[in-house]
Amino acid sequence: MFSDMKALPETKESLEQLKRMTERIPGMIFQFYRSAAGRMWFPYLAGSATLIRGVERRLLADNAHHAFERIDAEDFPRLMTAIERSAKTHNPLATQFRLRQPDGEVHWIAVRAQPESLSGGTLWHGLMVDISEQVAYQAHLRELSDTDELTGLANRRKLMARLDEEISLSNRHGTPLSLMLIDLDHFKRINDTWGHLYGDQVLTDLATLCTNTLREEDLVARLGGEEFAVLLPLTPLSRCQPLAERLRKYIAEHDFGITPGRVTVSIGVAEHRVGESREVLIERADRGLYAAKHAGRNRVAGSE
Ligand SMILES: Nc1nc2c(ncn2[C@@H]2O[C@H](COP(=O)(O)OP(=O)(O)OP(=O)(O)O)[C@@H](O)[C@H]2O)c(=O)[nH]1
Repeated sequence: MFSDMKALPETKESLEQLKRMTERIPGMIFQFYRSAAGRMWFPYLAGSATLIRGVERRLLADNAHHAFERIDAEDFPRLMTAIERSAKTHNPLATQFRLRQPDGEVHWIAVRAQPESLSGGTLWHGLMVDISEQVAYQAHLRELSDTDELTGLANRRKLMARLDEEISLSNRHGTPLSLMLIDLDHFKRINDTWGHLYGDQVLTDLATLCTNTLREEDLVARLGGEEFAVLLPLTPLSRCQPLAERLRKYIAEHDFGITPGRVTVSIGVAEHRVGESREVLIERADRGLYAAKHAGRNRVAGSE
């Protein structure tokens, strides 16, 4: 088979073959030109027609705008900056962006191109590939690594990352931010009396109760074992405390399938203080939790 694959001389046939081949590759090869005055177009564009569906290549040969207007508004400035930088530094253009197709579907496109400085502007020689599947797979992996397997809630890792983001917003804008630490009371006793599988069911039900009681913007996470946390953006302690109280009551009255009143939680609450670190905020909520346990459990407590 390989013996048939001799390099062909550049005849009309070999050019035809090259054209047929480029039309079948799962991506596009292109030349992209930007004049010193900022006009942009594609002097050459070949490859899978599905990548830029519904845009006539003839039009792109005159003005790249016909493709650019399909690029996601968030990604467009980043692409323009990458083009600018590549032209200036002569380093390859390497970026990715979302492209809207005529049916509304959004595809992720990766672009790699080598710039060549010409007297009137810059000419890039490159390729574009649809990377939507890889991007979706990466998002799936990220979600798995951020999720608690038993309850489907966010895990400790995800909570810490969100805490950092929210603390930084709270520091910048002075907006309120509260944290609840929730711990099941005498969970060991529940496990010992009803079995570990039943204990698992209680943890899952508790996760559902928390999620149903709180707002969508609140992040409910399982920190591990029988400890949960809720992060409440834009919420001062004066609102967090009654919410925690409502949640505590809701759980104590919920029928977990054993005598009502057997499953209770203690909750520690704290509001972030501007400039305070993540660790100190958690420590204060934890002190509240300890105080709630110490005062007899099935209650909410804050700490200074
Ligand atoms: N079923 C189940 N049990 C767990 C899981 N993770 C931790 N536990 C159990 O949770 C119990 C925690 O016990 P302790 O730390 O003594 O706390 P507690 O019994 O809840 O007592 P207080 O917190 O003081 O009210 C232990 O029995 C652990 O085995 C889990 O994923 N599933």
